[in-house]
Amino acid sequence: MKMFNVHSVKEARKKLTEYFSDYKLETETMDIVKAQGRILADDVLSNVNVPHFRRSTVDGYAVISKDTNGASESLPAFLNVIGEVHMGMPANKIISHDETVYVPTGGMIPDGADSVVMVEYTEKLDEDNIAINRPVYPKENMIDIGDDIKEGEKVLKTGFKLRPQDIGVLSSIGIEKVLVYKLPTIAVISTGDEIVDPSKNAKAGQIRDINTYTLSAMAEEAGCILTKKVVVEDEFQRLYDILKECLKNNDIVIISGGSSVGTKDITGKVINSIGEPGVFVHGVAIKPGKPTILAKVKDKAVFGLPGQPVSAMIVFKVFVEYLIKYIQRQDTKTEYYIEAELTSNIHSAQGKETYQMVTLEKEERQWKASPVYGKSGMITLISKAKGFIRIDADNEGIEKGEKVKVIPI
Ligand SMILES: Nc1nc2c(c(=O)[nH]1)N[C@H]1C(S)=C(S)[C@@H](COP(=O)(O)OP(=O)(O)OC[C@H]3O[C@@H](n4cnc5c(N)ncnc54)[C@H](O)[C@@H]3O)O[C@H]1N2
Ligand code: MOO
Repeated sequence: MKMFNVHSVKEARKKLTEYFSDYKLETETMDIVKAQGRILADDVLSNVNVPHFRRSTVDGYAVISKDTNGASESLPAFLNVIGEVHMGMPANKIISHDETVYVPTGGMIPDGADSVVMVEYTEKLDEDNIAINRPVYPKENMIDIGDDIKEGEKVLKTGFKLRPQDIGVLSSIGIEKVLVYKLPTIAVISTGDEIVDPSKNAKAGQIRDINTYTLSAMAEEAGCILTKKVVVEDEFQRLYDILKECLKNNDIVIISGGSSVGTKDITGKVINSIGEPGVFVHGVAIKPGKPTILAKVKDKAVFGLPGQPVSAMIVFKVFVEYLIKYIQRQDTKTEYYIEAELTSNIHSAQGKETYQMVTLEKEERQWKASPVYGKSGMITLISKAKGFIRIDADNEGIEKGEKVKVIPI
């Protein structure tokens, strides 16, 4: 029996981006103090140089570097001290040949000087004269105008996730507010007559809800606002009503369970009955996670994730997180991983991109990755893991001792 028209992960992601290429997530202007972790909805250009005056990076004497050529303890260069620069004040002296001015760290370097000698390498002879016992090269111990940021430079790009250091870049160029994407809104629905609330006693045949909890947590970790988290019975009208309501005020709706081909697997039918274009992928060559649904209803994204808890989490990572990044113009290509050596052979599912959970342990200087075994219906399979290894669909497996990329989860 042919179940689905299965797509590769690559094809399915391509379709996803095609269907949502024109998705317009709302934006908002935000104080930079609050913008940590938010995604820029516009490029940021600097209209100033940072620094906008030449600054010393040490406490010392601003000099013309040539005047220190060949200076040593036995043969110092003697310079005439013509003044002192104060923090926060312009340097109002101009240095000429054999002259110097004291400058504190961060102070403005006077015109004429091209470098600074650290105070440790000088000796005060009297109020007006110092000896320098080490040469400096041009621009030594200083930051030039625009060395940090140049006027007109694009400092941060659309789609960039703001970290504390980026907030510092914004403050340094006098930007107090930035345009960011509003946090995508997401609703998590889980279907199943057998699912009971964790507070309840699960009778024979029943199980406590896992998926609305794991998927809600993943949605929040991915920078979304969770608007609803609900379990519904495997009943067409109930799912229809809830999905319809969720589509009104969410960018993304997730339905876990009911995506396979059992008699009660109604997710695809419900999605298609609500609106066009409906389901555009049903079945992906991925393990775990084959019975995955990607859909669009009017302009909103609907994902049908497998009911098995591990499968649902993996499919969230591979497709939902991907779309969340994509609609915010975030980088979807860079992936952080830990390089590790595999401690035993692993086999992959023929023709499917396989996600193998692993633990990580450091032995001497080498990370070792060991497979965690279990079924996709067992939540500890992923809870015991530190990460996963992705094995391409055309690869039959990986041998013990091979170097692998472990993607943290
Ligand atoms: N004849 C076939 N049967 C199945 C196939 C197949 O290809 N042919 N695929 C299997 C795979 S793989 C998966 S994954 C599941 C996916 O099934 P559904 O997406 O339709 O999900 P359900 O049947 O509703 O649930 C599967 C499993 O997960 C449990 N579940 C559901 N929701 C929750 C929740 N909120 N918390 C914890 N556990 C949950 C549910 O009780 C089921 O045990 O289909 C296979 N079958
Ligand atoms: O694909 Mo199912 O998701 O193997 O457990």
